[in-house]
Amino acid sequence: MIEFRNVRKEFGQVVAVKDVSFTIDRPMMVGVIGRSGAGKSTFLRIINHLTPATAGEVFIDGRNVLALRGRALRRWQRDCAMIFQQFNLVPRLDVITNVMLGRLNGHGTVRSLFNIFGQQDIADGLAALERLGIADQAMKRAEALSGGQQQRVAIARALMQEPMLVLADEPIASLDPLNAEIVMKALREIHERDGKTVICNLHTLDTARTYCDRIIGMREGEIVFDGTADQLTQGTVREIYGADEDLNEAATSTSLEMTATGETEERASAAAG
Ligand SMILES: Nc1ncnc2c1ncn2[C@@H]1O[C@H](COP(=O)(O)OP(=O)(O)OP(=O)(O)O)[C@@H](O)[C@H]1O
Repeated sequence: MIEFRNVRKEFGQVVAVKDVSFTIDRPMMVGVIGRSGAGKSTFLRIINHLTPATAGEVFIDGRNVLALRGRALRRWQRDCAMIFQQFNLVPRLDVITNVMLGRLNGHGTVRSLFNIFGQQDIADGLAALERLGIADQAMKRAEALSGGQQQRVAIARALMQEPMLVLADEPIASLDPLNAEIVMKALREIHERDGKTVICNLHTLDTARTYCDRIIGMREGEIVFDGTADQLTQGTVREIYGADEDLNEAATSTSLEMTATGETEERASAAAG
């Protein structure tokens, strides 16, 4: 159970997130959609303290995680894995070491300093890569992999944290449609197989429709839609994106089917943003 209560972030005069409140009462995959600048990234980053909130509370199993400090905060940051648009791997390190870095927070400082991983860490790291279908890449440098493979490594690293919650900030924004599909299926599987809640910021509407149980639409820092894909009508889509009458949903798509109509990925993301 996660409860967001009046979560707010101000950057000077700009109110990026305006008193956002909602509850997630069971594990689910939540998609947060909205135009560029709607406050999606800021909202997600508040949850794991990458961006400090100006006000508000996030209760997880009855504990306000925004109030955590010191060791309790570090533990929370380990419990709350984050997937980034740009993968955030260490490019020159090999894939398996990158994956095992997900365990660092769980070890004492001395072990972390010397980068010492046990046999169990290595076995778990390989199992995570196997699950993502890229165990054969384990010994390559991360920088030698394609974008889609790198994002899968980042997901394997997140799995190594054994997180309670997975946050994904535009995880497919840098990927081609085929890799986008692989990555979204991997995130969906983390929800379905491991029973985790995944909160995922997405530029593309059809991705949210396909993979998410619940969609939160943000506009100018506020929630203007909260419902299922079926409830997301053309009218609500216009309200979220502030688009005019002839908004074409395909224009915010990166799916294989929709882009097959001739929409290039660049045009699609530009339209969404
Ligand atoms: N570090 C910062 N300093 C000042 N203003 C910021 C900062 N980060 C975000 N903002 C502002 O807060 C608002 C929300 O930005 P945010 O990045 O959260 O939106 P977003 O919906 O994630 O957009 P995008 O899809 O482009 O990532 C914007 O007006 C942005 O300019």
